[in-house]
This record gives sequence, C-alpha cells and structure tokens, in this order.
Amino acid sequence: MQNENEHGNENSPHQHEHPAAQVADTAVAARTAAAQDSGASGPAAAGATARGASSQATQPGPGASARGAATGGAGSSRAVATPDRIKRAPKVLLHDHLDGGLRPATIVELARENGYDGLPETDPAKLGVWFREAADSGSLPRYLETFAHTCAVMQTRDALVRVASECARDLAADGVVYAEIRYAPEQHLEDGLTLEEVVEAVNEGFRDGERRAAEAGFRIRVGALLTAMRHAARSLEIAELANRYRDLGVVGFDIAGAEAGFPPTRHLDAFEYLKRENNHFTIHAGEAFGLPSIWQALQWCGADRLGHGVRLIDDIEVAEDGTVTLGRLAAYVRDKRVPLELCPTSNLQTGAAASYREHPIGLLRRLHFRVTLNTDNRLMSGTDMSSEFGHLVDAFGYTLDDMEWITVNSMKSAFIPFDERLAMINDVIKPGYAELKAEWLFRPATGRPAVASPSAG
Ligand SMILES: O=c1[nH]cnc2c1ncn2[C@@H]1O[C@H](CO)[C@@H](O)[C@H]1O
Ligand SMILES: [Zn+2]
Repeated sequence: MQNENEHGNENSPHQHEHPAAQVADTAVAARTAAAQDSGASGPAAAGATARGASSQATQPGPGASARGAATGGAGSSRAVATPDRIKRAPKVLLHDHLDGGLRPATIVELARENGYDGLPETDPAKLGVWFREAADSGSLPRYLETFAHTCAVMQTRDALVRVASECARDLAADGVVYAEIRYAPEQHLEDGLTLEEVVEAVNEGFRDGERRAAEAGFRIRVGALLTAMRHAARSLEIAELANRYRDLGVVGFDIAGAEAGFPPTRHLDAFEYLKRENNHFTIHAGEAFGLPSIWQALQWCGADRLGHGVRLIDDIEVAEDGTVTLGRLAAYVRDKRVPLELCPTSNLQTGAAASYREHPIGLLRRLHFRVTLNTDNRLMSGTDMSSEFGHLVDAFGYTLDDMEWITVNSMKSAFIPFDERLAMINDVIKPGYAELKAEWLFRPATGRPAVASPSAG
C-alpha cells in the first residue's frame, strides 16, 4: 500500500513542498539525477531511460507506482486511467490561451452581435471543424492566423466577460481545479477599450465563471497571465500592466506569437523590469525554433517557465543502445527544475512533433524533467485537459499515478504563492487522486465467493 502513494521525486509534496521543500527537492532530485546521470553519460541507466514507451519505463523510482495496475490481483484496476476517471481527476493547467479556447457557438453569437462578418463558417459545428483544420497546418505562423477571428469577436467588455466566464466554467467541468489563462491585452483594443478595461473585464469574467462553476458543483481557481506579442513593441507596457494588476487577478507575464525571427531578447527591458519587481514570467520558447530560443529565454531573459520548450529534445541524445546524454542546456533545465509547459496536440498541429508516441513528453517524463501537460488552444486543437491526458494514456500507458505526478508538477510550478500551491497539492490534488484510487475498495460485490469455503471440501 505504501508504494501506491509513492510517486517518486517530484510527487511527494508532504516531503518536498513544505518549507524545507527546496532542500528536500534538491536532495531527492540529486539522488535521481545520480541514478540517471550514470545513464545520461554512461550505459548504466540505458534500460531505464530509453526503453521505449512502456509505462514501467516511465516510473520514477523504487515505488513504481503502476505496479498495482501492472501485476493484476485485487488492486489491479486502482490506478488505471479510464476516461471517466481522467475527467474526474483534479487537473492543473498552466498554458492555455483565452483567445484560443472560445466555444464555437459563442464566436458565432458574438460575431452577430458585434457585426463581424469575416467568419469562415456561421454554423457552430462547422466553425469548430474549420478552426481545427485551419490550425492543423504544420506551421506556427499559419496556426496563428486563425486567432484573427477569435480576437475579432473579443473587442468589447461584455464579450470579454462572457468568454472568460465560459472559459472558467468549461475548464471546471473538465475537472481543472487550477488554471493560469493567458491573453494579449493589446489585441483587444480595436473598439476603444483601454488596456486596463480589458484586464478588468477578463478578471470579472473569471470571477463570474468561478462562481457559476461552484454553483454547478465544480471548484476552480483561475489566474490570468498577460501576454505581450513578440513581433510588437509593447512588452514593457504590458509587463507594467501585469505588475499593476498583481494580486488583483493577474499572476504573471508571457510573450507569444511567431517565434522564428523574434527572439525573446527583443523584450529584455520587460523581463528586467519584472525581475526588479520580483514578478513571475514564462516565455514561449522552443516550439517553432530550437535551442537558441530556449537558451535566450532562460539565460538572458530569466524565464521562470518555458512555454512549450519541447525542442529541448534537440539537446538530448539517445544512442542505439539506449544510452541517454544530456547537453549542457538540457542538463541545466533538469537540474534547475525549470517547468516545461508541454502541449502535445498543439505541437502535432504546428509540426513540432510527429505523433503522440514520438512526442518528447514521454522521454522528458522518464528523465524526470519538470514536465507539465497543457492544452495551449482548446478551440484550435479541439482538445481539453482530459483529452490531452487520454492521449498520453494511449501512447505511454500512463496511469492515475502518472497523472498525479504531472498535476503536482504543474501545481508546484504555478505562479501563485507557495502556501497556496502547497494547500492545493495537499488538500485538493492528493485527496482527489486518493479518492479515485480507493474506488476499487467499494466496488459492488460479485455475489460469488472468491475461494471455496473449507466446509465445502
Ligand atoms: O502555441 C503558440 N505559440 C505562440 N503563440 C501562440 C500560441 N498559441 C497562441 N499564440 C498567440 O498568443 C496570442 C495571445 O493569446 C494569440 O492571439 C496567438 O497569437
Ligand atoms: Zn501557447
């Protein structure tokens, strides 16, 4: 039983997220790293690190958490991630764009109300398909073109309130308990709103959505990340805006948009300002462009997290015999526990990965990077958190224990205060998974004796 609650190094908040967290985290990470560094630089851990896509190979430590599921017997189904359990399991989302997650029917209605006649389809179902297909382009710039339509209908206070409220409710209904939702205020000024009015409208929508979700029996908390567009020149202004609305619903800052040709160092003044203010930020890096972008985001800009970061795989070498070698940058990212906001479905659409099975998340998770799982754009990718987890269950045999490990990673990496992250982990996430894993204890009796009674013989 003890083993069922051990999830390896990243997933023991009782040990690693209390005030001694940094020390404990580092100590245990060091042990793992020691075990894996022998694999990273030599043959010893080859089998453990690159054996392939089996869930066993993904298990972090001695308390292999999928054991119950793997060995059969009375508890064999306790950690199996069925679609129903995936949905009910508490989930955390750190990378999701507000303007990439509208309900198709809402887009149609808002377009009608606001006189936007540029939609490619006016039937909601067809429009949803259009977004998925148009985004399925194999290129980030073309993927991003689809946002012209969502931003076009998000130009009024009422529209922003509605979209934000629906966002919170949709996530809550999918079992998300904590989300950081990003958007670029500068893209919502066409009809005369000020940057402040945009932020306040979105915040109002999130509060409304949280309240209505609670009325429907779902608990969710949503924080906003303010994004600056990397091709534009307003990043310092947006960073100042994020700082002004800190503790008022905005929890951090981001830059997004086409990556190639727009290095994050263009926005150094914004990042330096935020660092001076002790504020938090993430940077889209390592999605459409590779290692230099990740390196700049971390070592020049000082990002707390990497939006995507999936191209870090270019700095990891897996030899034919399975030996794994980390380059200096990949080693730094793992050593420093830099959170990777991975978004598999989005990566498949923009061409950053070929299939779920080949998506670097499998290897990165086995190598104990600080992996988090995200949706990026639920509308363009036709996805939600449950679907993303479902894909990983299919591709890698992930169990509820893997889900819990990833979810705890995400919560640890959130931008809200430490005590709140800790309480979320200990009082919401852990109990949620424990409850799901205890369900086998209360399954209906079969009515047949499992073993013949002695008197029968
Ligand atoms: O995966 C992505 N990579 C880079 N930029 C993105 C991605 N998804 C969305 N956006 C950009 O972020 C803006 C604010 O939310 C969106 O309008 C879109 O242009
Ligand atoms: Zn994104």
